[in-house]
Amino acid sequence: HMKLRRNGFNGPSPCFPLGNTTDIMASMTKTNASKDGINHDIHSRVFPYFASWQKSFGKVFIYWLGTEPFLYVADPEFLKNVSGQVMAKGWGKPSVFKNDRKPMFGINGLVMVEGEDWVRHRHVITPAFNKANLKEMACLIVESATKMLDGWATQISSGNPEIDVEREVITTAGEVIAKTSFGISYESGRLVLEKLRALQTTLFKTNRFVGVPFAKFLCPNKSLEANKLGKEIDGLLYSIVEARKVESQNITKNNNKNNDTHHRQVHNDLLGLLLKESSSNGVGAVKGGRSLSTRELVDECKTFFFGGHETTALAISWTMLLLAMYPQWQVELREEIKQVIGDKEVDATLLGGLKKMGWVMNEVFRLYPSAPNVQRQARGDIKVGDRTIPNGTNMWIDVVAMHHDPALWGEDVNQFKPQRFKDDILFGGCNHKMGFLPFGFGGRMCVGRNLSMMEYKIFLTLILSRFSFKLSPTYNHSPAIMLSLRPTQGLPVLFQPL
Ligand code: HEM
Repeated sequence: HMKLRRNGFNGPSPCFPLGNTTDIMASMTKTNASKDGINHDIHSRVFPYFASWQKSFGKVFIYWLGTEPFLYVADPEFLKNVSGQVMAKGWGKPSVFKNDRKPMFGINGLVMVEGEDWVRHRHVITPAFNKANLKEMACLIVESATKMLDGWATQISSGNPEIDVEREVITTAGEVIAKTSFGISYESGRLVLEKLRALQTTLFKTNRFVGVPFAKFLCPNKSLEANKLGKEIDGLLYSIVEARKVESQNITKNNNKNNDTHHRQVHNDLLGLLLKESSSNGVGAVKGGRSLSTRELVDECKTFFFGGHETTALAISWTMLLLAMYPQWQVELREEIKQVIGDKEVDATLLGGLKKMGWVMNEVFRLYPSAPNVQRQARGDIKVGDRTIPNGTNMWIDVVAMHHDPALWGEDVNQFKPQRFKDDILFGGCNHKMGFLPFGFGGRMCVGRNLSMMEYKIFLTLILSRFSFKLSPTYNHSPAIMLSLRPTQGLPVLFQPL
């Protein structure tokens, strides 16, 4: 604590052993669902404690989760200076979150792993998202999304035009990740996804005591439930992995038989690459590295099952909210789809031509970033100018704050204006290159971003080609953080076939 103060980092005074956790909880109970219509100025709603500390301490300060110090960062210039000092493999991920989220991500999945292990995992996984694979994934995405929309059409024609878009899209995106990364049917992945969702609710809906010593004794039922769900998920994943091993042996045996009972599968999909790597003669490992152990394999599967669908589904869902509110953008995008895609089948190459859809996507990522923060932990002292961030300090980068900062974007920061990306597709006119971080930064930037952008464009193209839509009067604007940024009361939308 003193070391941080000596280095000029201020912040709210912590109390032992809760740190600032009580302040955080108190400020959360004060924010009720707003009744003043839909406001995109969401920072003070989703992070009321950070908004209020910013007023006293600025855009860089220290706060405490229990006995763990966190360096809060909402200043892109400061972030640039820090990240310039540390290589991707030199960063840690906060140990307190690793423990807390272990049932969900494991500690060996790509999101959490560090150092040389991270280099090795990233190296194995990156080829799963190469161009050829993305092309095959596109077909599977079109298949799943079309099935979802056929269901919507049936429901609408039976006289019920209201659909909870968030629930529907999350389910379908779950199906997509099951097929594209694991080569399995939705049914085989369904239990994993349901249990992950239950786990997310268990971990993030109740009061949280992350970083508080002996916290698991404060909420013993929650810890028990989380561990139980975590074990069940591990068990399901072991059996998926085993089944896939057997399947690939059978395929090799029956190589010459035409077996059309097998579902379509991406060549060298994620699980295939992981399995190759986990076999004793794994190739492609970093020199001197060992192959992936079964434990690592299961953690990696967990990471992808969860990380691979929810964020993308939320980006699509928030877009549906904004397009429902601003129907002129539905018209613009539909026009563009007509010109770029026309009657052709949607495929990966054509999607690049959807420029306006790209602006809309970025503008939604800006206002409602599905990943609302990025985290790091210092694994050594980091010198920034004449200050030192001591080894072990956690960093919490407040993406929502930067995306809503008028100093970076101008006074219209809280308005939905996709055209700000027209002449500056990467940064939308933000006056700092690290002020727009929907996928994180540096070498640890999201490995699935090309898949997610492709999936986004396919879903929207198919939806906009079949329906126009408006917001249901029952919609309650209540964005909140449950690990990701979610519309916590669902997203009911009224559809009309075109
Ligand atoms: C809209 C969709 C998505 C968003 C907003 C998103 C966001 C992020 C963010 C913010 C990070 C952390 C980056 C950092 O620490 O600097 C991340 C990392 C990661 N994401 Fe995504 N993601 C999305 C889709 C996906 C998909 C579809 C997959 C997999 C199929 C995926 C897998 C991962 C993995 C494995 C990491 C860890 C990368 C590493 O540390 O090397 N994400 N993502």
